[in-house]
Amino acid sequence: MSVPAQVIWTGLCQVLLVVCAGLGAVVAVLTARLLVRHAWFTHRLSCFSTPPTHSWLLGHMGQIQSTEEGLLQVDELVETYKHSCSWFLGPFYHLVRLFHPEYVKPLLMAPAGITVKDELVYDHLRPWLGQSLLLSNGEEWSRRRRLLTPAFHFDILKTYVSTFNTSANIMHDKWRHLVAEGRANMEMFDHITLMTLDSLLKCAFSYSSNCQQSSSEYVSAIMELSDLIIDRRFKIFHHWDWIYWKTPQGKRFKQALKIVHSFTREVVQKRRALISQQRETKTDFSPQKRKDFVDIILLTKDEDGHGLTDEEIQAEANTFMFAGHDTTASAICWTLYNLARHDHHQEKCRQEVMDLMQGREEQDIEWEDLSNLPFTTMCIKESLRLHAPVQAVSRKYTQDMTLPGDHTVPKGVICLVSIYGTHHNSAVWTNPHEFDPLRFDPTNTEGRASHGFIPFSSGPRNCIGQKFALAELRVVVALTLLRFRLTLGVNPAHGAVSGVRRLPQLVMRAEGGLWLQVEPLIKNQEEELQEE
Ligand code: HEM
Repeated sequence: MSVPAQVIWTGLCQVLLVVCAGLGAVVAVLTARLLVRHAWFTHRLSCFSTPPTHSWLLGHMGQIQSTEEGLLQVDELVETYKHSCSWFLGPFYHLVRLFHPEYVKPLLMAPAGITVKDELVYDHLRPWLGQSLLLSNGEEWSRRRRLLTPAFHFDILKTYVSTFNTSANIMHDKWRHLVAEGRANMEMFDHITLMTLDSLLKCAFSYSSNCQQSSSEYVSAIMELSDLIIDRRFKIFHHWDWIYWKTPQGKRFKQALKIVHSFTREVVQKRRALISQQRETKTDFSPQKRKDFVDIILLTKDEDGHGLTDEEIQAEANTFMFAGHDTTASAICWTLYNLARHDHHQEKCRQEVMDLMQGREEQDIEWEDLSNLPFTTMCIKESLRLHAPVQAVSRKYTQDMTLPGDHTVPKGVICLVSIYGTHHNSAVWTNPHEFDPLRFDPTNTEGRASHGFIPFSSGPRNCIGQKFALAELRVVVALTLLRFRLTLGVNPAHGAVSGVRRLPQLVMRAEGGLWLQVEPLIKNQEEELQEE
């Protein structure tokens, strides 16, 4: 006997009603929980001043801008609130923004065991970097940091200096050719990012990509990933994986990931196989080969005799490539820009380098030279202050954190430590927006707040690569000034020398690029030979 259609229809409607009521109840419970949580955090954060919001619910959503105006907004916050303020992005994220050394210090110096890298800033890096040093927490982080620290020992860094020289030489040759073709106006980030990638690939994997001379699939994939991470950060709906992986950007991300991951996997596996073979046959196939980063971490062992697995090594190698190339490139670009703007400082640095190199046949900067470039180093530090490559780091804590002036950051709240804000705080720096390398003259640093200058962050989770970066910076800046005079260039999009608009992305960049005019100081050998 067949059931009448009306009965089926009524039954379906009832089921639908129950499902809708169930869903409605779940949404209501979740919304109520979100609002209670919002009210709780708003109450707990009332000890911090809150800048005006769009609405009680949306808060400061949409107010953080990754532009010149965004940086001017931070300047305003620093001027108005002096040390910190609270901020919230809808009922979802509650933040404390900090920009004074005394407030930043207890947070950055807190034990790693209670410090957590938050999801808002770092989660999108996970598919690329995995559970690596940059992203891990607690015991796992401690073990990795212990195992990786030897890779940045002075004895190892020393051996990288010749690579920095070689990579800079390749770039300078390119510049000479471009000048000879009448293209002396150059965009610095294009050139310098390729150069830092070139040298990092040689130091990490002993891999000569030739990426400065011809295109490299791996290098293009790294650049693509960096761009896509930024794009994702500013599209709120792309924060959910299930949406992101279906978008064209998500698909491009996956494609680039495949290239980058298979490259590192292959390097690590081949190197591991070589080491096993050497052990078995008790031979060293390449006794002359300098140890690169992968060699060192393949051999490193903790106190129990355990090393890192292949997967862990790949994650660390990917992290070094990510954390090391853009940051160092940004620091070099802005140092050259600041010296182009201040010719007398540029001349003084050049004189210092020329004095150092006097009477030498080879134009190489050696490891021992690095400590004999005091004024150049002061200019580099001042540039790291004025144009810090990383503008902020962000943390959460597993317990309430006490700050000066009876301020408490409740556990679980995101702390956005503004490196940019701290470096531009007039409570620490006189005329903070001026480029004045003499601030870093040892006679002027006495009495300065210990956490006023934090380009590499500070405390247990500071930058493991800072000595590597400072060595590369000094080599590249010194060689560049020895060979070229730099003046402000013309952004072709504007057609005249005009003010640079800063672009705070993953690292500090410039809108439309950073253009400098490059003038060779000595004739290159080719020209000399032709003249003879
Ligand atoms: C001028 C260049 C550089 C700057 C300004 C810089 C800045 C920073 C900052 C601010 C942090 C803290 C990030 C955070 O807490 O979220 C950091 C961490 C880190 N940096 Fe750098 N960095 C530079 C170069 C490098 C280089 C060359 C490498 C590697 C070759 C590197 C590897 C790392 C790693 C692995 C971490 C995570 C450390 C940890 O959590 O234990 N960095 N860097």
